[in-house]
Amino acid sequence: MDGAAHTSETGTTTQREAIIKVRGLRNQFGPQVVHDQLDLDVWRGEVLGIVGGSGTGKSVLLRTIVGLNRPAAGSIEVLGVDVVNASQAERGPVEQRWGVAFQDGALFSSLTVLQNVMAPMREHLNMSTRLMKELAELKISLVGLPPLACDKLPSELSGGMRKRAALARALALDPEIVFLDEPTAGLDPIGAAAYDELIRELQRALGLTVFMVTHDLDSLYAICDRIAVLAEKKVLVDGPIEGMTEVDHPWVKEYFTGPRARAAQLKTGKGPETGGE
Ligand SMILES: Nc1ncnc2c1ncn2[C@@H]1O[C@H](COP(=O)(O)OP(=O)(O)OP(=O)(O)O)[C@@H](O)[C@H]1O
Repeated sequence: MDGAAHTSETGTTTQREAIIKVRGLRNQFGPQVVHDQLDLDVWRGEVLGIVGGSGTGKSVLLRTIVGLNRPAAGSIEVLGVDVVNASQAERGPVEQRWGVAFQDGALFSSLTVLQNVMAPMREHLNMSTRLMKELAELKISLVGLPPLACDKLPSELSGGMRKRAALARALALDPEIVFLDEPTAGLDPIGAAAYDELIRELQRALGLTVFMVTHDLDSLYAICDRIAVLAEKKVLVDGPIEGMTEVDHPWVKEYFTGPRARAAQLKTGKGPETGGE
């Protein structure tokens, strides 16, 4: 296991396993350098929140890790596999060990929810349609959708239901890592809080590692174990959210000490003015 010793607040020392290791990452589109010398570790079992100003490259980072964007330089190791240089044959097995839910769901519009969730199973698993259907129904119920959602097209669902359907599809192959791009964007506060709770429950029940790009301060305070802030083309700082108010950087200060952050701190009891957890 490739990891690092980690001492918790209770003084227990455990070995953390870096399930994703990004080193010296560079992403560039024409003259625009989005990432330069970006390093990041993601620890097994954590919910990591990726934040940063608009255009700092949060989505590009996610897309690069899952292989939808080829970096200009640097290395990315996921579950021990060098995913940048691996052949398609080498990538296949590791790709089955993660799931991705994009902001708009990115569901196949002409397929029902059930067919959408079955799609990755058809691609990667060699099992009967009946068994795949049963498994897909299980995932759909796991994300809190009613059975009648199975036969609906994405266009027949509410935004919140579409996000849950996308999550069910991301969970189709029992992944170890789930990548979420702005999972609560566009949801009302009650729907967003329910979605956060769902992620937390699934992460605990299934032992998932969650890599979540978000702007939602409530989500960050409610469910993230750790935050990584993108600024200056790299991960400027990472750590528990409670420490973010101490970071001496204009964007980080404004974001984590502004009125919305204070409201989120009060809700969760985390933060300097609430005396922490
Ligand atoms: N395929 C692409 N071609 C050219 N430029 C791109 C491409 N993808 C992303 N970019 C640029 O890279 C920068 C980072 O984009 P990205 O979507 O990762 O930002 P973000 O941090 O997720 O922003 P937001 O919070 O607004 O969603 C932007 O300036 C964007 O225009």
